[in-house]
Amino acid sequence: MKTLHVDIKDVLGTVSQDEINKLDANAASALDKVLNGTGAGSDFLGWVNLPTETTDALLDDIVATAESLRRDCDTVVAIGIGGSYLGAKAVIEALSDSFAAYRPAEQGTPKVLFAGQNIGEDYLYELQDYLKDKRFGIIVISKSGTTTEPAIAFRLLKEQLERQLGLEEARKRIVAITDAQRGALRRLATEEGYKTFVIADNVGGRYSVLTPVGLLPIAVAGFDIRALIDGAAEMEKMTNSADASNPAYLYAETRNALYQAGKKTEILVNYNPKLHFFGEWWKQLYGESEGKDNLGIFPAAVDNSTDLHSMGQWIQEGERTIFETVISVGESKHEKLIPSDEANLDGLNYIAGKHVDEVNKMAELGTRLAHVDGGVPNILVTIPALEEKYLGQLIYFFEKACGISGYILGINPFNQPGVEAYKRNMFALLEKPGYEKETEAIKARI
Ligand SMILES: O=P(O)(O)OC[C@H]1O[C@H](O)[C@H](O)[C@@H](O)[C@@H]1O
Repeated sequence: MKTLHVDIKDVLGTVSQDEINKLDANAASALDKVLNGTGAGSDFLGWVNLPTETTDALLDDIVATAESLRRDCDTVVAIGIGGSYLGAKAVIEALSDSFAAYRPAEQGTPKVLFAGQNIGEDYLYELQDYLKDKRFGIIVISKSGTTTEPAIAFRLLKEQLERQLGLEEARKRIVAITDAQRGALRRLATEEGYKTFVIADNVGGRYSVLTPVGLLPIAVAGFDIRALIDGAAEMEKMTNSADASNPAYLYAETRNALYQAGKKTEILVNYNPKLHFFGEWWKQLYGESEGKDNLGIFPAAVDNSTDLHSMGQWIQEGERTIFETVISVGESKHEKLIPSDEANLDGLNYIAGKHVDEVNKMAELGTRLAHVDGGVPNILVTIPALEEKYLGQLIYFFEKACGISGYILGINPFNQPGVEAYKRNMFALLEKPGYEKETEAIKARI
């Protein structure tokens, strides 16, 4: 069966199999905590059985809602930040034509744009200017329903849509995805009568891509969410045993052995530009899950071979505190052969007739070998192709491994207390009602 595969042989020059196996008991107990809810943060394990428990009725509802947005809109803006943004962005980028943004809109396939993931005044001005003459719709996503960045973007775009379409029509083109009961967005959606989907209490934002949070924008972009869920469900079943046949267990255990051996930074490496945002999604998943109690591998990402010409020097010869996890994609979607040229002035005839991807694969292999020789251990994660099913596998694989890895590390992988610090200061500086004391204190500091 074609499926995701993990290979750790290129770490064994840094940590031995015995050293990895020393973590077996710890890793088995970590997996048990994920599967049986016996660890810290166990009220956030709703994602564990999510793929196999996703009902046809929910998928039908998401597909029908997507179809209605696809019919009525030439542009759909997905508003959200963090876990309410990165999963959809990652999957849509991975599956889309690289130049889709520059092609004229096709009837029935709206452009999916994103907002609320920054507070850029120019970004929002330019987005609104672009939307002036568009038939647009909005998917507004916030688990808490109170996050400032998406709330600002939604206030602006909601007002614009109502101005362009009238109140009644605008309401039909807005879908809200939020908590079942709590939060300002839920109140607003109820008041306005928007179509809504619920983010379950027990699924944290960074684990929510396989809920309506990710699935609705992905379906609006025209991709097969059932295949995505099917792939994730396959991986759910493949990641339950406490041994190296479980790829999530193997990856989690190996990266912790590397961390203990002084490898404090993990670089997620791709050789396909469509995976750039997958790296961004992965960085939130691992960064928010593990970076606490003064512990945690720092998650970084590079896009190769592009970054071999910028970051390659550091990776090859800089401080030896890094390891890499390479995502290798088996097959390209399209064929492109390198032409032969009679004059051969560029000296490229030695690769004439080869697929571009064959050259890319040699860049990948050559780099892996060079980095291993340079003291950078490599974990290799292979997927057969950039298709919905394998992306579903990859997403679930990293989620499961993240839960296991966090428990091996000894932290709660499902909270993110540190994210509140900047919010408190921002609210104090903006003099938000209720923050009077903090405002006074922060003003005395600046
Ligand atoms: O979905 P929301 O509640 O708006 O949250 C969006 C994001 O921002 C928060 O501050 C958290 O750090 C993230 O884990 C979350 O994904």
